[in-house]
Amino acid sequence: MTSPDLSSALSRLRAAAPLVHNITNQVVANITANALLAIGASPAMVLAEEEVGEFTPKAAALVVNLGTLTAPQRASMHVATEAAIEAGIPWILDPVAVGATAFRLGTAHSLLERGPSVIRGNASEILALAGEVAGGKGVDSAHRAEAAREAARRLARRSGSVVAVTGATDYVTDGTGMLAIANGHPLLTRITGTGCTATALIGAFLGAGLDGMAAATAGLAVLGVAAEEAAQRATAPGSFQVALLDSLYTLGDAALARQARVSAA
Ligand SMILES: Nc1ncnc2c1ncn2[C@@H]1O[C@H](COP(=O)(O)OP(=O)(O)O)[C@@H](O)[C@H]1O
Ligand SMILES: Cc1ncsc1CCOP(=O)(O)O
Ligand SMILES: [Mg+2]
Repeated sequence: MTSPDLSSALSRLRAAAPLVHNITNQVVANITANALLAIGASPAMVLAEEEVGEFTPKAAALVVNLGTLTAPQRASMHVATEAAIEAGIPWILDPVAVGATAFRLGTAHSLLERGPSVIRGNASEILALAGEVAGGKGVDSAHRAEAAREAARRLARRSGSVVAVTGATDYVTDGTGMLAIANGHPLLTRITGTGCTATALIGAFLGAGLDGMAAATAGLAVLGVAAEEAAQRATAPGSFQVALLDSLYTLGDAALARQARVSAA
């Protein structure tokens, strides 16, 4: 499959400055909001069932993340995703630790019925969501991305969503074609919330009008290239987290095109 044209993806996102509605977990809310601001989007974390139906239609994209799921949050997710469908707003699902409990798996399956544009998870999460393996190690993956490639393809075919599975190399599929994104740095696994940030960045590109394959590829390439740049200035997690935000802010179209390693897989 041919790679989407990412040559103006970042400038397009920055021109649109999309409002991204996040129903996300309490661990990563801050870093996710900062990453979205750094890249040029406008984040809002709006959670209450009483208001999400009113708020989602104001946004350009919706991010739904199961990280610290509660019953009230699940109700909000159902209202928000219904509102997104009604208003024609793209939305993305991050099935954090979906294999860990029946509550998460049941919630994820009910959300899948509402047709996310993109699903982004680590390898264990994609395997669990596809019904092929029980789970990961809490929120972390117990599998390499390559082990979930075919499960991702089957899940994409079944759900109609683009599926992105992340790891040392990321894979993105629409159920037929498959792209590999070979950017990133191991330090991404030593700070919390980088998977959630990947999901939110894809959400921002959806909000800027990119289709599912292009948004997923752009979001993952941007995070991977930014991480590579950050790792040149910072060699341990604390300073890396700060450097990563700086790199998301300074990265431009030309550097992305030069450094992104996207290929058919
Ligand atoms: N070993 C690795 N080397 C380089 N990049 C990695 C590695 N593992 C994960 N990444 C990157 O870290 C980000 C988060 O992915 P991942 O760890 O799979 O998600 P999660 O945090 O949801 O478990 C992605 O951008 C991915 O490409
Ligand atoms: C540690 C933790 N616990 C519940 S959600 C969460 C953050 C997970 O973030 P990511 O999936 O990006 O690693
Ligand atoms: Mg995750």
